[in-house]
Amino acid sequence: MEADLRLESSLFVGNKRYRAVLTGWHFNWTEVDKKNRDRKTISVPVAEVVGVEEGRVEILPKKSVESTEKDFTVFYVKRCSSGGSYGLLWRLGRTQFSCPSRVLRDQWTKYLRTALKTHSPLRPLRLLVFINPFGGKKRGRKIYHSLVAPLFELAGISSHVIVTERANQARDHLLKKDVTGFDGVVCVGGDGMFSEILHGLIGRTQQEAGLCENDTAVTLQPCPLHIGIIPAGSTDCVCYTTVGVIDPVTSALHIIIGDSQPLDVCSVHQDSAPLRYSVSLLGYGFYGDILAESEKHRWMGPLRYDYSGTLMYLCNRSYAGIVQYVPADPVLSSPRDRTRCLSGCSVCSRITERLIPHPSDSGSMYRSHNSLFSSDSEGEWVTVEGRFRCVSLTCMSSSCPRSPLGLSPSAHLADGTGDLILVWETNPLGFLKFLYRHTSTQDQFDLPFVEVHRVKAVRFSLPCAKKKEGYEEIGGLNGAGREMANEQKTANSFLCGVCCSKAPTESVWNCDGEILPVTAILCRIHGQLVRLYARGIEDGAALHNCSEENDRTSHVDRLT
Ligand SMILES: Nc1ncnc2c1ncn2[C@@H]1O[C@H](COP(=O)(O)OP(=O)(O)OP(=O)(O)O)[C@@H](O)[C@H]1O
Repeated sequence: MEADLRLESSLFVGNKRYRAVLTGWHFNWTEVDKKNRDRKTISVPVAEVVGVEEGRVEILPKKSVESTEKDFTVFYVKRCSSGGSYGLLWRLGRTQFSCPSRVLRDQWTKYLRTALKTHSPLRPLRLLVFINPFGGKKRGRKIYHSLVAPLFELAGISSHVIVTERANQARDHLLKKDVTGFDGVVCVGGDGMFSEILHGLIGRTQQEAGLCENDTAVTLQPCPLHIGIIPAGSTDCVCYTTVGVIDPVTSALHIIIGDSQPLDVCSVHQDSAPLRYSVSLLGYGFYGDILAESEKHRWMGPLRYDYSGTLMYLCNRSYAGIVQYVPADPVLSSPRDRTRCLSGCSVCSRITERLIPHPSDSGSMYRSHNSLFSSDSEGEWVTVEGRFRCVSLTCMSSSCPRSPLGLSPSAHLADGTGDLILVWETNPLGFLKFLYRHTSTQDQFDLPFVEVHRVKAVRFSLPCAKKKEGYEEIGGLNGAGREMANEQKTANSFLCGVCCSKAPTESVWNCDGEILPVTAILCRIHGQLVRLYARGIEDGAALHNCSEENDRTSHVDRLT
């Protein structure tokens, strides 16, 4: 019955008359001129209405309320071009309506609020918020209190805020404390803070389900609580890849309207070391070395990544390794099909249907995952070995402002697969070309020393000493690195003196910004294990109402 909710009347905005219509799903207002002709219409999906207030109300940059009898104010999502970024900025649109009578005003506010409840079932009412006061430029607290909290208040969301006092406090809280009554968890910080929340929530969910996370054959339970990310770190890659912009107001609005974006997660199993989870980058070689080097220069702040990146590039190291992987179904998608995983992605939606576990469904992805780790499935594993400049695995495109298309531009957020990128030993110029292509639209995989595979699981181990020597002779047993091996050696010995007298024989794994304590690992991708308050990157074509009334957005821009 409520889906048929409909109200129509004349309303005024300033001194202009409008015909306003609320159907179940949309709230439209059309300017009517003196001759009763319809002029332009503004249409807002009810699901994107942020709040409805009696009187003439302003929220940002400061709350002000003028209590009037016949007015009401509607706040809603308004899209704007983000300039440089791939996605769209969301801003708080605001329109103040005047009614001919108080009765009509009360009817409008009542109908709009009822429509909101009916059409946005996933809107959070209670949130647990963790703020890292030291993330990025140390502006987490200010960002939350000046830009996010007023929006949550307007939307009627109550939040319990914890400003962290130490690393891993948020993770431990989620693992040990009662979180009953919360609809979601919000982190105000960077990728490291997100990773804490991810570990805490996945761990808690498995504990509650009585499952052993370390068992590689176990199908992990998806987390019931959503995660919201308010970007306030020095690296906000997960936010950028799932929203398309790094902007606290945009992220807050996605949380408020209860957007829901499933996300694949990679579990990283290491003998004798704790289980880790990764969503954005699991990298051995170049990316591991950068992280290890940058840890020595934390005093430099975010600049340490540039410094360490340059140094590690100059060192031109490569490492021997054995990589094994289980390929994903190539019919569904490929890392080189030049598609982009955007909001409403059809590849991810197809997988969503297959991921819903049905006890009788022999074709479900859960079932096929389990079979991966039984002894009779060894035949599915493909093995490559040799010397690699880097080995990377990512569950998403892992884009960021510097690399708007990311590590793997056609990777999907929620298709139950990851992209394995193998960069064989090569000369410094070749590797520079590979790195440079991440900043442009050129295909970084179209190089003779690069391979990319869409996979469901990966194993990595070190070869025995004798095999390693063999790789040194020929530059790798597989791939295109061989012919470059001799010229390579000269370059290596010249450049490595920049940072160390002798190149190390092993690198480390960079697991979403954390160094893993071991090199031999087994990784498995879990389809749609968590859900974010996001909707994936919106196509720029969705920009429909941003040229309207941009007046209210300028002060928000200044604050962000
Ligand atoms: N109060 C705290 N004191 C010290 N460290 C903290 C605190 N709260 C969280 N952390 C840790 O700080 C690390 C970095 O946080 P975050 O990701 O928010 O910022 P960042 O600037 O993007 O990080 P990075 O230094 O990794 O680039 C996280 O791994 C988190 O565990």
